[in-house]
Amino acid sequence: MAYIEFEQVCKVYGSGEAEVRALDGASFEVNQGELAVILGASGAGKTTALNILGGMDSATSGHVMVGGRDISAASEDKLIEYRRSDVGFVFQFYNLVPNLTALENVELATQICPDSLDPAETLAKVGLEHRMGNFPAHLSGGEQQRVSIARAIAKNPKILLCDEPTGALDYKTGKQVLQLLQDTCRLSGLTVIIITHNSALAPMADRLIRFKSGRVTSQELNPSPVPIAEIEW
Ligand SMILES: Nc1ncnc2c1ncn2[C@@H]1O[C@H](COP(=O)(O)OP(=O)(O)OP(=O)(O)O)[C@@H](O)[C@H]1O
Repeated sequence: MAYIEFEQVCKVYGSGEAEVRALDGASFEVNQGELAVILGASGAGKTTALNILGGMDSATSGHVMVGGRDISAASEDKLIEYRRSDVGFVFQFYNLVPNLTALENVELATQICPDSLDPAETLAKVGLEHRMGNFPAHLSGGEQQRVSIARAIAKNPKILLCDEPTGALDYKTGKQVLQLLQDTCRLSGLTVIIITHNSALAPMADRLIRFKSGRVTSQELNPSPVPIAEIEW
C-alpha cells in the first residue's frame, strides 16, 4: 500500500445548473519520501485535490488514505490533529502574518505542533539566519517563500503540500525555491507534492501526476529525476 492513496475521489460544488465537478473520480498514489509533481491546466482540479489531501476540504465521494488512515472518513477533531501534525502547506502568495517577524511567523506555527523543530535552526536551514528579525514586507518574494517553507517544515510534518510555490517568483528565485524543496525531500525524507502549470518541471519529479478535467490522466514514475539546477525553461 502506498503512503498516500487518493481513490476515485469526486468533489462536487453547487447543485443543479450550477453544479461543478471539480474532481470527477481522481485516483493517484504517492510513496513515502517521494517528490511528486502534479501538472494540469487551470481548472483541472489540482488545488481541490491538494486541499482534500491536506484535510482542508472534504471529498464528496471516494477515499483518501494517508499512512493507512482514511482521512476522508475522519472526524473533525482527528482532521484538526492531522492538519496540525502531519501536513505542511506552502502557498503561492506565502500567507505570512505581516506584523510578525520571520522568526515569529515560524514560531507561531510550531506552537501548535507536538514534535516541532527549532524555528531559528529551521530558518537557518533555508538560508535566512540573517533575516530572522525582518517583517515580511522587508523581505523579497523569494525570502518570504523561504520563510513560508521554514514555517511548514518546522512543524516536522510527514507531507509537504505546495500549491504553485513559484507562481509569484521570477525565474531565478523560483528555481532556488524549487531547489530547496527538492533538497528538503532528499535530505529529510519528507513526502513532497508540488502543483504546477509548468510542464518543464516534470523531470525533477520522482512521480509525475497529470490532471485534466477533474481526473488523473496519467501517472509516471521517473527512475532518474534531474536536479532542478539542470532544468531550463
Ligand atoms: N469553492 C468552490 N466553489 C465552486 N467551484 C469551485 C470551488 N473551488 C473550485 N471550484 C471549481 O472547481 C474546478 C477546479 O478548481 P481547482 O482550483 O481545483 O483547479 P486548479 O487545477 O487548481 O486550477 P488553477 O491551476 O487555476 O489553480 C474549477 O472549475 C473551479 O472553478
